Amino acid sequence: MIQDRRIYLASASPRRKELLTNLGIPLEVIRADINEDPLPGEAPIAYTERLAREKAESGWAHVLQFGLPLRPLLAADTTVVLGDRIIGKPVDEADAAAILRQLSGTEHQVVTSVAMRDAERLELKTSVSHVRFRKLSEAEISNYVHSREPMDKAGAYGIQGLAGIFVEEIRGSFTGIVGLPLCETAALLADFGHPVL
Ligand SMILES: Cc1cn([C@H]2C[C@H](O)[C@@H](COP(=O)(O)OP(=O)(O)OP(=O)(O)O)O2)c(=O)[nH]c1=O
Repeated sequence: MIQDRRIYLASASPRRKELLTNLGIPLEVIRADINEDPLPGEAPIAYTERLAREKAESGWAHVLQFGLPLRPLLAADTTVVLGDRIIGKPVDEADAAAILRQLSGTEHQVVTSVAMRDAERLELKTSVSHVRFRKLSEAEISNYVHSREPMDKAGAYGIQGLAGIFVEEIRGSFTGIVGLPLCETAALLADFGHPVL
């Protein structure tokens, strides 16, 4: 019998799917729809961890509801943090430009939490990276916003795309900034019986 090595990825993010697939992990994408509003006064890391956990629980509820095979499930959440403020995805182009003006010439953090769930337990790991942007001109911000790259991304940028030219320095996990920190993810996968190597 051929063993089914697939896991569930409860995420609509094409970046997460690509990063996991690059590790050679076969996967099935399922839905994880949750409300992403922060709670009043919620701290950024607590917020990101709660969302990753809720995405995993929502995905697991979907598996149970539809009687799908019980395989480990992975979900993640990425948040950009400036000072003590949580910066989510831009709501429109004006918001994207305003966020990029705030990130210009300064350092922010990118927090990504990864949650893994099976029938017995849920485990969570969090990666925090520091990203420093050089000063951006108004023309660059406007042209970047018109590229549409910012629109589905926390902090209104994607380091893996055009915004790579804004980044002077990172300390932390490049893959964590893109949305799935591979070091932490591999540790979770091994813990749940799916070692990468
Ligand atoms: C900072 C940054 C974020 N991002 C992306 C990663 C995430 O996909 C997105 C943050 O939004 P998330 O809410 O973490 O994820 P998502 O809505 O894309 O997908 P799902 O909730 O279904 O898993 O921003 C980049 O691609 N590059 C970057 O440099």
